[in-house]
Amino acid sequence: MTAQNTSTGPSEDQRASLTSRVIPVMKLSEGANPLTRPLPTVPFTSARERAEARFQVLGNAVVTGGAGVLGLISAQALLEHGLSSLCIMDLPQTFETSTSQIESLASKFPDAIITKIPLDVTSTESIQSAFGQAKQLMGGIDVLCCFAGIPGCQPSLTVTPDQWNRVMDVNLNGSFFCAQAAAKVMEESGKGGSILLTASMSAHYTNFPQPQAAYNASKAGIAHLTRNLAAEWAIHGIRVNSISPGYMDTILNAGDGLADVRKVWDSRCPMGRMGDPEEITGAVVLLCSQRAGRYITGADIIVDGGTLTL
Ligand SMILES: NC(=O)c1ccc[n+]([C@@H]2O[C@H](COP(=O)([O-])OP(=O)(O)OC[C@H]3O[C@@H](n4cnc5c(N)ncnc54)[C@H](O)[C@@H]3O)[C@@H](O)[C@H]2O)c1
Ligand SMILES: OC[C@@H](O)C(O)[C@H](O)CO
Repeated sequence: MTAQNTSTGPSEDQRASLTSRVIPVMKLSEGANPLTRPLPTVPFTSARERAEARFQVLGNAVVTGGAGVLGLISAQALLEHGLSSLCIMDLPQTFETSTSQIESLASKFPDAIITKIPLDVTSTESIQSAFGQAKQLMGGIDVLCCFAGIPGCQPSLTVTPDQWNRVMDVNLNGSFFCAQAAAKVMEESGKGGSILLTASMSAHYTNFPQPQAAYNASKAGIAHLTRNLAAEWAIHGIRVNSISPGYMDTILNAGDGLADVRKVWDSRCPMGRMGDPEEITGAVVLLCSQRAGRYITGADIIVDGGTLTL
């Protein structure tokens, strides 16, 4: 072994090559210096108007699974924050059972145009047709929220291929093809837009006591799909984010057989309770908002009362 080989530091050549790879420190122009750059102008006089302006969701939106619990309450939140046109997409049978809720929503926002469009997210023809109608009716799509989803609580030793595939088709594949259909409209418009996918706390966690590997795998797929689509579509001005709700107090988690299970869920949640459906809407509005959410893409907001902290 020579003395040169025992040296611990880089050789002259290595040092030269390392130095040439150092990324030069970016020089901040006067206007970009955070210490001297002026704060944004304040456009309105009242505190209420200023708060409203920050979280506005303007333009046209599509909400899939929009006749379901979380979809409908999110649609209302988007309308409250300035949306002018909304297409609620869902299965025809769900529209039948939610007629009064959708009528009540329409009566609260008489100046907004609200349309129901039938959609089966497992059919590419149905997606083409529904998003084609939405584009024609609203002249574009600024916001898409994907809430269509089904549970799947079969044990992994006995789950059948049909059961497994159904959960994947609705939750993961359905969300992707709806996102793709909306992104094409957003890209063509040259204006971009915002897409919100619904993952779940189950994307990051193994639920207890019920087994639900198919559901959890489908939702983990959504969380990672979100990051991939965000990276690919940023160039078109399309932001893609997801929310991960914990156990929300909805029909999906109700029923006589679930009373004991719900107690276990509560005991494993630091806040000690299930979420009220309304409690996801802050995250929905933030991510869809064109101003407050402007630099947020590829993010997943967990809304679970702290369950994932344990
Ligand atoms: N409720 C919860 O605790 C919870 C927690 C985490 C995530 N989520 C997710 O939130 C979303 C909404 O859940 P929810 O609690 O409002 O349930 P929900 O059953 O009230 O809503 C789901 C909606 O999806 C629609 N849907 C189902 N299959 C469809 C298909 N093939 N094509 C089109 N629409 C279809 C249903 O008709 C329904 O309106 C789901 O993706 C769910 O997995 C729910
Ligand atoms: O983890 C929260 C939910 O996704 C839940 O698992 C779902 O409600 C299953 O039915």
